Amino acid sequence: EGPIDSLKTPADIPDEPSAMLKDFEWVTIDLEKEDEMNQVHQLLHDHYVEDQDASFRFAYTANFFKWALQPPGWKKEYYVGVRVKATGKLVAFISGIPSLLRVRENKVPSVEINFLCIHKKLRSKRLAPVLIREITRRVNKNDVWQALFTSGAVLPTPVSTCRYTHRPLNWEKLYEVGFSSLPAGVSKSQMLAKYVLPSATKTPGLRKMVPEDADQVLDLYEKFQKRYDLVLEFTKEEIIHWLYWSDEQNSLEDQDKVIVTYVVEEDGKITDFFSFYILPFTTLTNSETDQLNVAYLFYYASKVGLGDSDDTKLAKRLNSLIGDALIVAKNMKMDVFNALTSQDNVLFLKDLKFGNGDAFLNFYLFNYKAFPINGGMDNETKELDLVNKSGVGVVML
Ligand SMILES: Cc1c(C(=O)c2nccn2C)oc2cccc(OCCCNCc3cccnc3)c12
Repeated sequence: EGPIDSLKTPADIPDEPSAMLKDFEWVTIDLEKEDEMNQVHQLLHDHYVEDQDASFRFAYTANFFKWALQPPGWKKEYYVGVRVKATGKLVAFISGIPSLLRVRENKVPSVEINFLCIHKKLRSKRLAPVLIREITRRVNKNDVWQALFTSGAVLPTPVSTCRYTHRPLNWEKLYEVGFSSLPAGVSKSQMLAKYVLPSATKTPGLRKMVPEDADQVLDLYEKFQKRYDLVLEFTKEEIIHWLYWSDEQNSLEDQDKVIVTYVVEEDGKITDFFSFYILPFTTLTNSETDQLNVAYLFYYASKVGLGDSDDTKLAKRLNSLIGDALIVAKNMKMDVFNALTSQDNVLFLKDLKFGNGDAFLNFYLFNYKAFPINGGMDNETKELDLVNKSGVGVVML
């Protein structure tokens, strides 16, 4: 396992971007400029589609981008855009954020590549490889040679593949927008009864995370992530950014929030935490509601999972913890709670009534050879794999 390309230095890398299509030009997006942030937001809002039948599109907010794209250590040159020379219109974008990856026992300085988006009218012009080559050039100039990215597309050799799963919180709305269907012989009231949740959480000591918790949360995160083979290592500043973000978020309406983290405090000690991020969908089908509120399971950890305790105790603890996460999300008006088969999720997905989605997320390492890592599903049957579970600890947005 290790780097594939021969070792190079930044001096070996061209100073100039590679050739760009005629009438278009490379730009570096300045996310701190309101109008440039809005142009990125608009491009992805109109041209970034995640689901196959294109009936949903991500409803990005500027707050989501501030959180997702400006973590501690962000670099301006890693926000690459392509504009129309004549009009200045932004027609393509790709971004990278510096990360310290651990692949099994190796620490790999890298970048996470995300939000590759090309205007619909510029598709199939082979622009994606050109964007990837340009951001690679800029990253190599900073003496970083590896990258992590995810995609629904199957490209040469994913290091792992996980399955989408969904836990309905507002089944009525999911049915109305055409995301959930009514199984034959089952009534709507039976579906509502299946997904009903209590309004109060049940874990004693559960409360919202505050920045003062960061030291204990980071310590718990680091110890718990030792369970996995593909992991992001965070500094204290990073864990605060990813799990708490900022005080200003607290003044936002629940469904305008971006990241929600709860901790369990017992006798002054933090024994567990869970988090989820919020990224709504615009519904493109002609339904009355135009927005679907979606929560995505993010990082979690429990003292129960440290040491070599058997999975039975951890499964019980996670069912209780993530069961509370569902309740918190529902009380914040989320309509569906999404999770992958990564981390230790297979220990609770079934009991908490997550249904298997029909999409998969492939994890790729750029310029790094690694043996395959379990994705929490059986590669033949695509069913949950409760024996091997998953070695994927990283949650890519
Ligand atoms: C996307 C997504 C969906 C849906 O498409 C979906 N849920 C309800 C209705 N729909 C159509 O369901 C999931 C389940 C697990 C993980 C997921 O995504 C994992 C993260 C994938 N990247 C999302 C992302 C993040 C940042 C920028 N763009 C996209 C998803």
